[in-house]
Amino acid sequence: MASSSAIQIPSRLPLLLTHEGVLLPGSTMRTSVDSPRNMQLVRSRLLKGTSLKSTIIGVIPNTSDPASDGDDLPSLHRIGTAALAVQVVGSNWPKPHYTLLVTGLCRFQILQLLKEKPYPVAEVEQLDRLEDFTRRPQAEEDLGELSEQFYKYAVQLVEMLDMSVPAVAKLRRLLDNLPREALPDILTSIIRTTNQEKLQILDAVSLEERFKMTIPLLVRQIEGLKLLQKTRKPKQDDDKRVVAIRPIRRLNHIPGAAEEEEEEEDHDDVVMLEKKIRTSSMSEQALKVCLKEMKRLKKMPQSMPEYALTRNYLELMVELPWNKSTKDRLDIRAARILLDNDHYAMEKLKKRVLEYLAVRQLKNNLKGPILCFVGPPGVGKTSVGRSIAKTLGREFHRIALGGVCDQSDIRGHRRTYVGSMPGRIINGLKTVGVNNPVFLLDEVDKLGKSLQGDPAAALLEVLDPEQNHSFTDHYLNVAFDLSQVLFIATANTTATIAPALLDRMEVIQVPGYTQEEKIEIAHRHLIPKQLEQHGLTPQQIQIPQVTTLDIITRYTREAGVRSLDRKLGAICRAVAVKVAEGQHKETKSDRSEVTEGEDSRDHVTEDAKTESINDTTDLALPPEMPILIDFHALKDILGPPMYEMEVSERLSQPGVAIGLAWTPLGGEIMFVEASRMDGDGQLTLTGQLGDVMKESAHLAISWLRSNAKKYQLTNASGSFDLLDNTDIHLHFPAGAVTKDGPSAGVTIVTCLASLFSGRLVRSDVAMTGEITLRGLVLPVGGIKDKVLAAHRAGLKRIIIPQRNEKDLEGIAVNVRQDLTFVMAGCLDEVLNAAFDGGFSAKTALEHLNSKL
Ligand SMILES: Nc1ncnc2c1ncn2[C@@H]1O[C@H](COP(=O)(O)OP(=O)(O)OP(=O)(O)O)[C@@H](O)[C@H]1O
Repeated sequence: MASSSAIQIPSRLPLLLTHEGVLLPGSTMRTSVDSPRNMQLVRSRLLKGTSLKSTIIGVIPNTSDPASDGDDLPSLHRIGTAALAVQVVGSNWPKPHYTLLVTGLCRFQILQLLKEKPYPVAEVEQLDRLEDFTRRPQAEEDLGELSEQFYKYAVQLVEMLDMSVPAVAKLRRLLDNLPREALPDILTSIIRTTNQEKLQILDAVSLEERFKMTIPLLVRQIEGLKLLQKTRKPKQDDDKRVVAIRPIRRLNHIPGAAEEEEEEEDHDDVVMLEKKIRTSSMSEQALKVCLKEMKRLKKMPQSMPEYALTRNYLELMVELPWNKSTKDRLDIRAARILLDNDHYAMEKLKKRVLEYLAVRQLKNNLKGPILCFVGPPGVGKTSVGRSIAKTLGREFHRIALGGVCDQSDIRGHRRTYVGSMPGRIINGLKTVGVNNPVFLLDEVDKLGKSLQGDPAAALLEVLDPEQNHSFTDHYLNVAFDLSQVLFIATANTTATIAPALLDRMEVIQVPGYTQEEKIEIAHRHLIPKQLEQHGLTPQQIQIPQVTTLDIITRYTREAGVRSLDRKLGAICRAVAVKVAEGQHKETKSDRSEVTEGEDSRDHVTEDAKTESINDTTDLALPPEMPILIDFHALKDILGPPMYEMEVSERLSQPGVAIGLAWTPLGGEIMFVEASRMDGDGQLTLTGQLGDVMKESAHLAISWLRSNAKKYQLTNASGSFDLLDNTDIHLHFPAGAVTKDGPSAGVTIVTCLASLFSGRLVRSDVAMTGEITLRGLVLPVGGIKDKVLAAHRAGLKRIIIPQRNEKDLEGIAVNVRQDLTFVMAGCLDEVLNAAFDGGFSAKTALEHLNSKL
């Protein structure tokens, strides 16, 4: 062991607060870390990737009640032990935690706490330097005597141990070679002592004091051994060591010393574990591996780092549902009812899901393509997955794949790694406890790639029915049969899903909702759910449909209903406060009724059926009067509207047109702005455009320049060469969002036509379509989502490419009824539909004349 005098610790140490015993310099302790504070410290200071960093940490005994481990830092013990973490083992059982093996280096005292979060860091002073006591000549003699006495007892204790002669000789050698000043700490942590006694030794900064305090502990241990030797009959040779130590500790009767019992308990646990392994229904291969590991475990001393690792492994193997499954309930009629009850609209998706289940029912197995629901956030993809599990009577487990960029997240770490754990699939199986759950692989489009491998490749094995009956997680290292698991995937877009993965799935598009559908979903599902979650009843709150529409149009802008749900939640919270306050007031007024004999409800007028929340008098309402959420209440709770209808305001100048864009979050309307200035024919494009979009802008300008005469378009100096002495700037808000694709072509042409003609584009029109240099309009994708976005924004006329006409069929009739569609085959038709009264040389001249 290094002498503590040779160690130099940093002046700032991260602090690990431990309830599990007291670490003394020179000794090693295993401690379990599960509080958020300590977990954070381990992750950021000790683990970097999968390797252990040799960082010195400060271990402080936490004497506060473990149950009170909250956010606030407990008062810190002033003295601690600087330590090195020798091993970190991660486990998820029974909850996520790390087991640390730490070796104490030297004492330190806390001078000042520098920060508390996410884990405490303190400025410290190193204690335990050799010079601290050798520089005290007057004490040297006493110390020499004390240390001699201490040494004598230590030798006596070692020789009394019932061990073989070479083992005793080895221990003696160790005693002789260790620096004397290290002995009190080391022996205190070996012999039977309570935590309180260890804490006193830790606090004994002076060596003299430490020797003085440890000698009685040694004597006590020696006496205990003597007593034992008198009473004990020798047993078989190989039991010697265990027998020698265990009864001694019991005889000592030291209160609070639980370690020995723990050791015994542990032994019993291992026996139980072996029994469980033998009786479990695991595969033959797994059983063989487990029995081999069990054999190793039994031979390992508990203090060995591998012990915890092997035990965790075996516990997981026993827990896994090798053969446990739920019985399927494949009843299509019930499935239809359940899907309809849980979800409004989504007809296409529900139909496909029912077909899928019907085929499974007829074939009597659930093998088949993996369904992948693709659509904007909040349209109920996850929720349909949950309903499928419910209809089948299966367990449901969601595996979030967003941001996962490490293969081992799917397939686990090899057990040789520090902190190794099984992957998410095996973890999920352990959580649900059956081998045939519905696994929802959420956000497969957001899987990443990194140096740690491609998780999509690992998923391929999981999803392939030919391979997944023998899926091998690196941590388990034996095959597990995943063929009974029903996998469903969700994604916002297919564009970023690895092609090989996409090939294994059947994509079902889930489009965004219309306003009417959202209102229905809100009133049938979201509001009742929110009321229940907030302990409210329909007698206490009333949200009319106009209010829901207001929330949809002015407080949210989304394809799904997640924000709407959140806003409804905010309303329910605000109402819950009012109702609770009202009840409080009522009980108060009830009390005053008794005392004063006056009925406070008399003050409420007879015809006051409902009241707005912003009206303070509503607090006096009887409970049966629902709080009405009207526009004013909405403003009170949610603040001023976030999205006002700004369309006409933004189109009040020439050079602005509305395009329709598709994003993974659904369709969106997009304002394209253009301005011109004196210059030398430069085109500036801003708004983070991709190459294809930039090319569309060049195409649009070229087409307009070549048709300038036809439409009587001139630049500021009256020339038909639009770029002559003129620069053009095109901007696509929002500037921070990357955009690409050819579908903005028609919008750019319209925007520039407006700029050069000086005419305003109709404020109710939005458009989408790719253009060619010859002025043709080519079809584009995402029509349904784009149309819904235009409808949400209150626009009335939509210009789409002629060849996209077929895509309109999938759009709800009520949406189509609200809109006028213009099918454009060429740019002539686009411009004619985008400007009031059409767009031609004649209209251009008329416009000019009207201005003169
Ligand atoms: N058609 C619907 N009927 C009833 N509730 C719905 C419907 N669509 C969505 N919801 C509700 O909206 C909420 C959000 O849905 P969910 O989490 O399933 O969305 P998602 O499409 O999976 O989103 P993400 O892509 O972000 O995971 C849920 O509470 C769900 O019950």
